[in-house]
Amino acid sequence: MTTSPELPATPPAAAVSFRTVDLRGRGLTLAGLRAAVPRARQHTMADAEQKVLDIIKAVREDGFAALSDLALRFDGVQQVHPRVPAASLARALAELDPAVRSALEESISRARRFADGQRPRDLDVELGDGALVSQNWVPVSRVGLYVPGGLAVYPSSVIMNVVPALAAGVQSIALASPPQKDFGGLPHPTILAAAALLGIDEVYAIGGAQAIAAFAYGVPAHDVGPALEPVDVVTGPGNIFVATAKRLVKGVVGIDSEAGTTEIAILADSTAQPALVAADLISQAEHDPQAASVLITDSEDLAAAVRTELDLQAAGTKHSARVCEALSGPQSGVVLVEDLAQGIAACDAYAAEHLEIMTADAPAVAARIRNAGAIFVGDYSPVSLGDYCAGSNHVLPTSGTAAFSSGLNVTTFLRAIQVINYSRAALQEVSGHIVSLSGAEDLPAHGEAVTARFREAN
Ligand SMILES: NC(=O)c1ccc[n+]([C@@H]2O[C@H](COP(=O)([O-])OP(=O)(O)OC[C@H]3O[C@@H](n4cnc5c(N)ncnc54)[C@H](O)[C@@H]3O)[C@@H](O)[C@H]2O)c1
Ligand SMILES: N[C@H](CO)Cc1c[nH]c[nH+]1
Ligand SMILES: [Zn+2]
Repeated sequence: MTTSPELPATPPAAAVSFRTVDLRGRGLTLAGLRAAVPRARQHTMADAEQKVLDIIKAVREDGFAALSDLALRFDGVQQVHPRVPAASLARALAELDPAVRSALEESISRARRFADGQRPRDLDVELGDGALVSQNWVPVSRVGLYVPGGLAVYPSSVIMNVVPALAAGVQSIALASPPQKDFGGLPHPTILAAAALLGIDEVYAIGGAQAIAAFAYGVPAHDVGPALEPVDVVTGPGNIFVATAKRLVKGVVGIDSEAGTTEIAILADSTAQPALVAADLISQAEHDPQAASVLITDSEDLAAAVRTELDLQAAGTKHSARVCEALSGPQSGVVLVEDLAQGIAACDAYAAEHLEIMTADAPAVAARIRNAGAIFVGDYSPVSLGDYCAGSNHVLPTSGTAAFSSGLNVTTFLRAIQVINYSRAALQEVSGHIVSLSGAEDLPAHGEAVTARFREAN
């Protein structure tokens, strides 16, 4: 049996209506640029938040019973307990298409080499005789990894989540992905096979916001089966419901970033090839009708040629309907800028999940970008390379959060614990300063805790 993802094509759609935002001559400040660049409608996000709050409440109050109701409602699956049996993982790996297995292995090998290189070093600094301060990177104990599986299924996201968690040294790893009606209520077999290939055996058939809630709060044991123990960190990509749930549980658990609905921005000048620009915009629009594809350019000629290509290519692609919907939404369009400098400012204001640079001297332009989840430089580094096989991670911040958060990496699963180890003499050397500062803050007991150590009896 072949177990590569096979989902139905969506029906052909209407033409693309790719909007234009003209920034030329407007002298916009950073706030003005942020308001002007294409974004998803606010009310869509507010609606999702209300739904997700209800889902989190249901999972916390009703545990496995709520998960079973939600699986029926959103995934059309009747479910007793969501834990995937070990035999199903082993069977999926045994039946995996050899070409897909070989591609997964190559992707794992590149991701592993990059993740191993990301591990930060521990640090010891002696600030005086006997005054030792260290920093030790320690993995979190247990993580919950989400792998999407709604409109498409994402075995590649198993790799992107699991490889850095293993490289960080996490001991307990649980993975969840939506139950699939066509596969007996289990996650897609290629997802199970990828998990088995990486040695992950705690896998749940749970999708959407309910999976994030189950990881964050745990699910108590019930007569249908054993407990799902809560985790310390939840990571992974997903649609608007998954990303909203991660934002809402942040603080109860750590998260990687809001790795929500896919975005691509392309900064291009007149040297770019319109057919490649359009192909890349379409490749990411394919994920979701709410996906964002944005072209930022100072060339009206390029913008016009890309529009022609979008109409042509979007009509002929397998998932034409959702591609056209994504390209025609308020979150997508072409941004016309005066010059490269304003283009770079617009890219930083947008803070794309993926930013492609297709300009003359692309590496020099890339070096000037401050805000992006990941940057793809030149004609031979398309986002699809990063999605599957570059070695970099494809779980990346969306909705402008790349201005302050990073893509999934080894440090997502680590804490830097600082260790303080002073001798008696080293403490005595700074005791006067501690007393002075504790007095300045009107917290004298802090100073007394130090002077107590140097009284006669001690
Ligand atoms: N930023 C990143 O790093 C990154 C990486 C890969 C994919 N993605 C994004 O992940 C998403 C994958 O989406 P998907 O839908 O294919 O899979 P998904 O697993 O994210 O979502 C499917 C689940 O959504 C829930 N759901 C569906 N409709 C709902 C509703 N009306 N109300 C509440 N819950 C509902 C269901 O529980 C279902 O199981 C896409 O948006 C894609 O762009 C992002
Ligand atoms: N482009 C997605 C990140 O937004 C990752 C992905 C996985 N498979 C295909 N694409
Ligand atoms: Zn993609």
